[in-house]
Amino acid sequence: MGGNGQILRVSVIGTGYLGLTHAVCMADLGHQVLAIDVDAEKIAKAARGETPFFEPGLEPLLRKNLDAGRLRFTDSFAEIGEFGDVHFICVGTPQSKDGTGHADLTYVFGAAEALAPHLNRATLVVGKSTVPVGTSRQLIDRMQAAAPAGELVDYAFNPEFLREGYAVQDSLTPDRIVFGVTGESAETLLRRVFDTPLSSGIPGITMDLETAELVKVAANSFLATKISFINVMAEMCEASGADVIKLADAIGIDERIGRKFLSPGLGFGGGCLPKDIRAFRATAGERGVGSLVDLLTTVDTINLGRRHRVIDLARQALGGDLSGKRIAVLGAAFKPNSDDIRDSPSLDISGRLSDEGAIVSVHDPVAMANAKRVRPELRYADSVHEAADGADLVLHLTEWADYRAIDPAALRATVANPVLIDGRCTLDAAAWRAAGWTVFVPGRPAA
Ligand SMILES: NC(=O)C1=CN([C@@H]2O[C@H](COP(=O)(O)OP(=O)(O)OC[C@H]3O[C@@H](n4cnc5c(N)ncnc54)[C@H](O)[C@@H]3O)[C@@H](O)[C@H]2O)C=CC1
Ligand SMILES: O=C(O)[C@H]1O[C@H](OP(=O)(O)OP(=O)(O)OC[C@H]2O[C@@H](n3ccc(=O)[nH]c3=O)[C@H](O)[C@@H]2O)[C@H](O)[C@@H](O)[C@@H]1O
Repeated sequence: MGGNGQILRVSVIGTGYLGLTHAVCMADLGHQVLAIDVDAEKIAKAARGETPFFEPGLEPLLRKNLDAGRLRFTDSFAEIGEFGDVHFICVGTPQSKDGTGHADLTYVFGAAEALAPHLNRATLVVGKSTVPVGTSRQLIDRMQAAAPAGELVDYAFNPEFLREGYAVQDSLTPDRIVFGVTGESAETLLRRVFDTPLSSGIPGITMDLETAELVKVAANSFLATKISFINVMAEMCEASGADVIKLADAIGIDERIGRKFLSPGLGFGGGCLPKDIRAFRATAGERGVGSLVDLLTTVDTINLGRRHRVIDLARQALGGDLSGKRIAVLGAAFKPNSDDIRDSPSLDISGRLSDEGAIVSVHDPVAMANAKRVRPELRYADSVHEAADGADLVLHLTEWADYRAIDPAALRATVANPVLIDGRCTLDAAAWRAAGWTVFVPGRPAA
């Protein structure tokens, strides 16, 4: 522990990608942590020291903190209410199914309602799930009305900025920690919770609840906009015979622009950026901020257009008709170093190709089990060579490091037709061409 090193009793509600990482990292900071989830299997697995999803570095840290006696799991909200000085709400806020793009807040309100009857003393409830601006105020009203010691329950919003694949490092050493509060006492307690990172110089920024809620969705919207910007530049490069990677390198050197999040290709997917920009657009529409609605609609449209562009390229490469054509797809996760397949561009494309009659064989180093569950109609291969066996076309759709290590000459001997579309612009196109492949890279010159 850094600073004054005070150990607090921290509860975490929801143990998905965010919550489990947060619980483990809170324990690693030295706090006593009790975590709960409504999914009994997840809790049982975590209590055995197994992470229910793939996240580099998380499982050893989970075991370390279980062994140290700093981390426990429960299925009892009564126990959680009794335990925590601070309760973090980390449940999902997926896109609602009503077609409006709004966030579905059922789980957040459900968690708050399950916790509230057990809050019998002064305590701080902290929202960490990404929510539309105004949600925290609604939660305060609901919790204060439902808790036996309602007037003693304080509420704060502490958005999370971790990236999957780097979740542990991003949680323990974030760029900044944002405290959305209504008063000094919540800020003081939160500064004690995060004493170690704050003492190491990580900025802690305090603001009102609404600004903190907006900071989170603004950050994700900016990242999404940056990706869509480089992807329209890829379209422009393609229309001009120019090279989007060289363009990204050259503009990215300017510190005001920065090279990060300027990787062109298939665009963004995952459990957060797509649903967060849609929820933000829906809120902006309700509040009459039409220009934000327009901006985010454009970002979303550009993004989804990238998937169609790869499908068009596949059709072109295969003579216009996909029916009966064998296509090997490299990658199923929405990005490398994760087994998360939520809104995965790769699986979306694979499904559409299969719908058009192609025989699609998918490979991924870690996301196969998740992919099979949501896309059982596709074929799955245990190795790149098995996926590519007899293929008419190879699509590189998630940029795992393993795929950069493929020997194109060896793979050429496996396929029926050596044609590659590098949807992520990260393979060494020259080396593949030298090995006899025809290579298409959206946004880069043909050869
Ligand atoms: N996945 C990520 O990298 C990040 C996620 N976020 C935000 O964090 C929130 C959670 O996201 P994920 O962890 O990805 O979702 P997830 O779907 O992996 O996890 C949500 C968990 O909440 C549990 N849950 C639902 N209702 C519950 C209840 N009443 N009581 C206890 N547990 C309950 C579910 O069973 C599930 O395990 C979302 O708002 C997301 O936008 C924010 C930053 C990073
Ligand atoms: O709110 C969240 O849940 C998180 O969403 C994103 O994190 P994550 O979804 O884990 O992954 P990113 O690394 O942001 O990638 C998102 C998508 O954008 C794509 N991407 C990313 C960068 C890029 O240059 N180009 C690009 O197409 C990735 O392939 C991936 O599909 C944000 O980066 C996190 O800061 C945030 O906390």
